[in-house]
Amino acid sequence: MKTLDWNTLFGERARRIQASTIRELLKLTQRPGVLSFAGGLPAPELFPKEEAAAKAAEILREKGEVALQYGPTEGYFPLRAWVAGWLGVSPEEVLITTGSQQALDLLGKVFLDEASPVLLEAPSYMGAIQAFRAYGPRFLTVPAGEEGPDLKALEEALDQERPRFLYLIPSFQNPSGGLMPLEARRRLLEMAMERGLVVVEDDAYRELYFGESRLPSLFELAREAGYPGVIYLSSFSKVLAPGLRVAFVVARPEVILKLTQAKQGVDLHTPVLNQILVHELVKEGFPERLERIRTTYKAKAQAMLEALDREMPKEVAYTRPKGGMFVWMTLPEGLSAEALFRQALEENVAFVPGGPFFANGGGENTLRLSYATMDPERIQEGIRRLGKAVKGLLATA
Ligand SMILES: Cc1ncc(COP(=O)(O)O)c(CN[C@@H](CCCC(=O)O)C(=O)O)c1O
Repeated sequence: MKTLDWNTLFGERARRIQASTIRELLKLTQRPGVLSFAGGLPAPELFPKEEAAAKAAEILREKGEVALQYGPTEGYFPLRAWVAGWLGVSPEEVLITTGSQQALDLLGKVFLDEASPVLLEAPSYMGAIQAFRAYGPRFLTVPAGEEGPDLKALEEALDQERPRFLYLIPSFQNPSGGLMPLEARRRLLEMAMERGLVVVEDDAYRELYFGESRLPSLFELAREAGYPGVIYLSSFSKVLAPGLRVAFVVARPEVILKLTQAKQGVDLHTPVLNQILVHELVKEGFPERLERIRTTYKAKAQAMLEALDREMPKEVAYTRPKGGMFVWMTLPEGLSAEALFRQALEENVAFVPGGPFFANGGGENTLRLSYATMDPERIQEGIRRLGKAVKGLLATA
């Protein structure tokens, strides 16, 4: 009987499909005793467990025929209508997706061909790089920092090439924590409008601001300017529960129609029970819930920054986030975050090395720390352990 070599049997696209570093690291960090800053896993103490248990039972009892049956690809209409009301758009401009991660894949499927140029920041969310990479695009990157993308580098890139779309995370960027100031948002939109470019705005962390209020999204600014080219993504993962896998895309009806057609071929629809449950959980008391979440993450961020200020040697630089879930750390040039990862695991602490956040390589001396999951005490202990590993690495440099 002939033996099968699956690598020769997989299609060409399969060769571009690589593992997610975060997902692979999360397996490693399940080891007992490891304090993990790796995954952007929302604080479990914020999950509405009791309320969800009661609501799910009620939904199954009273709407079981709907909740357990196939549903519309566009999504459970009352939830679409709720999202539309929340964002000030019409339900026809809303598609419910199985996480924003699915929306990223659908955008790649719909907009990208082999070698299509697509522009994103360096660093940027590795889940987007992973989703887009499967479609064989050519990544164009512009440096990104605490105030978002370098607009001069962006303008130069746009003068050279016309990307199928720009993928940006203007508020509390993953992994850099960057927050694009209002002026920069306006300037970026002008560049996109002048050129008729599509902008994909991933606003996963829109509600996780530590200041008085959130900045207007690119989507809102574009709508004010009458520009239809911004496709807006956000999710219930960071403000309710990521395990429910419910998120949404907001865009012009023509775009929603095409994304819906693509979604039909992927999963038919997002689980109906989960959509109804999300709708039941957000239709009352959502603003108060968001306030509690902001207070929780602000305290966690504060705990991490206090510990970093105490434990880290001066050679190490790190951001001071104004929201979101991440601190972005830069080791001295020439030091390897992968080497630090191995040393840190010996101290029973984990994080995500920064390399995979750079679509075209680089960032070997960077790393991402998520403060979302652990309580302040374990955050402080984890940073103490990390500080020990950093000093060990510096001593051997
Ligand atoms: C900018 C941005 N866009 C989309 C997502 C995915 O959100 P969904 O849960 O799919 O709605 C995320 C979630 N990122 C987390 C989650 C990944 C966790 C995991 O792979 O288990 C992280 O970077 O750690 C994100 O940061």
